[in-house]
Amino acid sequence: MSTPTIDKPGTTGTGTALIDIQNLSVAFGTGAKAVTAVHDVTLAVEPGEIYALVGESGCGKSTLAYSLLDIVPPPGEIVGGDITFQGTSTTSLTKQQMNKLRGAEMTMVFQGAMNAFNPVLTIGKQVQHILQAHPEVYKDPKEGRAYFNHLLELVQLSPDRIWRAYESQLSGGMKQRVAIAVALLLKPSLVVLDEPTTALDVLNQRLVIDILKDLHQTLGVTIIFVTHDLAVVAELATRVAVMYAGRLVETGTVQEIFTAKRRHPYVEALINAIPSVLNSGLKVKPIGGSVPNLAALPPGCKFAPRCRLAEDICREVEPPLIDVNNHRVACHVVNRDVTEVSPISEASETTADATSLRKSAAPDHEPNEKEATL
Ligand SMILES: Nc1ncnc2c1ncn2[C@@H]1O[C@H](COP(=O)(O)OP(=O)(O)OP(=O)(O)O)[C@@H](O)[C@H]1O
Repeated sequence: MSTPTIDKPGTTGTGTALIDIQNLSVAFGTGAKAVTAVHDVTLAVEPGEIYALVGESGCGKSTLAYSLLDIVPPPGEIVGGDITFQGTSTTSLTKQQMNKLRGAEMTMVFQGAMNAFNPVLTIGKQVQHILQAHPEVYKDPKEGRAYFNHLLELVQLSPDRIWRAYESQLSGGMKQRVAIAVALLLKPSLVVLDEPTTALDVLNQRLVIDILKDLHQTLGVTIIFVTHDLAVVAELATRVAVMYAGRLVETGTVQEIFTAKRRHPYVEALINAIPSVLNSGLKVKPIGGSVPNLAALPPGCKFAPRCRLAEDICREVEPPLIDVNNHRVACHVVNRDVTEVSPISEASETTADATSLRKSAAPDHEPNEKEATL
């Protein structure tokens, strides 16, 4: 077992991350009205992973995803930290260099394929425009068209019909699948999907999940997706980052998120709130309270006001992310077996010191009485 550490760098230890996010903070507005939608986030995604960003509405998932492509809408801006993509710091790229990277190497599919298409041009015409703009990918546009046809078949659509269609002739599910095919057209290394199943009916949700799994397997593309739905995470993701009030509260493999005994109470509550096969036979328990206003955050752990495990320290000191074998959890209570909590006056995310950890401690523990009742 490795020694627990406090929020070590985001790499998973191999140094081969496709995208490496270090201490990223993103704020909207300035001065007293500023809200920090993403706060000091450090995580890495390895090539070939399907990585889920999870949390309730307003937790900062989309803002984090947009930061990766440098498309945070104004007045939002990256105010701290760095993002490295394939070894290059994207925060130091010029607008032109970033534009080139975006589209060719990393692409995004927006929720409900929102604004993905020009309504007055056929899909085929729009694909032609993309191919003409990227001769570095396909010297012969016919090659690009053939690959697009192949992608349409992978997303279970008829190439000829889609080529001639206008956006208005596509159902929501079809539009989403065409948007996925277009996002893959230039053979990017990374595709980011914002809520890929949210706007769809149950049948189309199932289809899109199966298609994404298939595309991942067939093309080996790395996928990062944003969702509020842990049932989708369980089906699709290999690793997961759970966000709350702009912070990471837990990251780990899907297995750890769903089964580890050392688990953030927020994650526990999210799982208990899933009305799905994961929770079949169990009573669904909605999470009480609501996500805090980012402009008026409570001190200490931001989840403390809604947490049944909360103790005095939780209301006073922000808990550090504690890493044990790449499973990171930010909770004073569940980390008690792996850390000696520093005195309140000294502890904070920035002053927390790895030497304060009890080196011989086990990562997991039996749930205590309070956890068992959550
Ligand atoms: N365009 C914007 N202008 C001002 N503030 C914004 C803007 N977009 C996001 N925010 C702020 O950032 C917070 C996080 O928003 P974000 O969309 O990243 O959350 P989310 O977890 O993806 O939620 P959702 O699932 O509802 O999109 C919001 O609650 C809001 O305070």
